[in-house]
Amino acid sequence: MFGPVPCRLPGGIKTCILRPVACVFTSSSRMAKSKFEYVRNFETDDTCLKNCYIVVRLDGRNFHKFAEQHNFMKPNDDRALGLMTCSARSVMEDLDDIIISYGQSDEFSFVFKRTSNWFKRRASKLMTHVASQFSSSYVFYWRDYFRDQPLLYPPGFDGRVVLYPTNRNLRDYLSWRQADCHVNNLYNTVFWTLVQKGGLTTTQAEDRLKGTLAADKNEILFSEFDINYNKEPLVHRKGTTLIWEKLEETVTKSVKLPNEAGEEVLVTRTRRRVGAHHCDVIGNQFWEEHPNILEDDNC
Ligand SMILES: Nc1nc2c(ncn2[C@@H]2O[C@H](COP(=O)(O)OP(=O)(O)OP(=O)(O)O)[C@@H](O)[C@H]2O)c(=O)[nH]1
Ligand SMILES: [Mg+2]
Ligand SMILES: [Mg+2]
Repeated sequence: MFGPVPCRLPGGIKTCILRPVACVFTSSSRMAKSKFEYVRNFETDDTCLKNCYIVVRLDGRNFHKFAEQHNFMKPNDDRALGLMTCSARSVMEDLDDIIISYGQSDEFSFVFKRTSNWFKRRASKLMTHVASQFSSSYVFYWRDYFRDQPLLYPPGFDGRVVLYPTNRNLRDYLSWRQADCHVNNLYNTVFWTLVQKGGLTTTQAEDRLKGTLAADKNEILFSEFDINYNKEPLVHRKGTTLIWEKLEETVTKSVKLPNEAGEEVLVTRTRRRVGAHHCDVIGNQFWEEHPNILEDDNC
């Protein structure tokens, strides 16, 4: 910015030269800024407690209706589950410090490592980044999974942040979500088998299942429909666990030293990629096979 500055030349001739006057505006805008800046103090501090695992759980908004309107298969739609996993993979690949995530139905939980300092551990930043990356991926990759089914309206996902201070707490959290997956999937499998194969109405199927235990549901499936629940697809019974895996990759590289002919050499490099598992995470086996996911409780 320049402003006219009058000055007198020899011989009494008046003229103007241009001098920078930006400083005038800067100081007034600085005053204005300081006058308004107090509003910043209205922001609440939502820094997550140190040393805790930070879990962000997303859940589809009103997916009961969304599934109906987009003709999801009952009880499980593999296109929908695939799209959820693809969106979660995009979250893990694009955001830092997520060590494991677990999903089933219309939900996904993302676990940030306990030493993470991403976005200074601010809960709202972490949650909104996860939710927006997930939602936009869900829409972006929709066509890859639902080829003939148009997306009729933009889906939404709610999010929450929960902190877990110990490895036991975190494992119990993941176990809780997987137990939820099992309970719902067993119920839904029997319910829709009674309707689709047994010819019951939804009300009749609901009445039939009232007060039944897991063993009763398994028995209905086995004795009436010849279905062994334990042989149903693992992705439906156990949900999806995403973790980072190391991949050894051998590639050919041309190397050329000065004044020498080029040479082809084999180079082995380690790449990280997100691997999907449909296994039990409640018992010890998974954690013994992947000892690097959890950090030491005593650090
Ligand atoms: N048919 C079908 N429905 C599914 C599938 N996955 C999720 N859903 C639907 O999504 C719902 C998810 O349940 P909730 O998250 O508890 O309920 P919601 O309707 O999303 O409601 P809010 O989460 O409270 O907004 C299920 O009850 C199903 O109706 C699927 O693979 N097939
Ligand atoms: Mg939901
Ligand atoms: Mg849900």
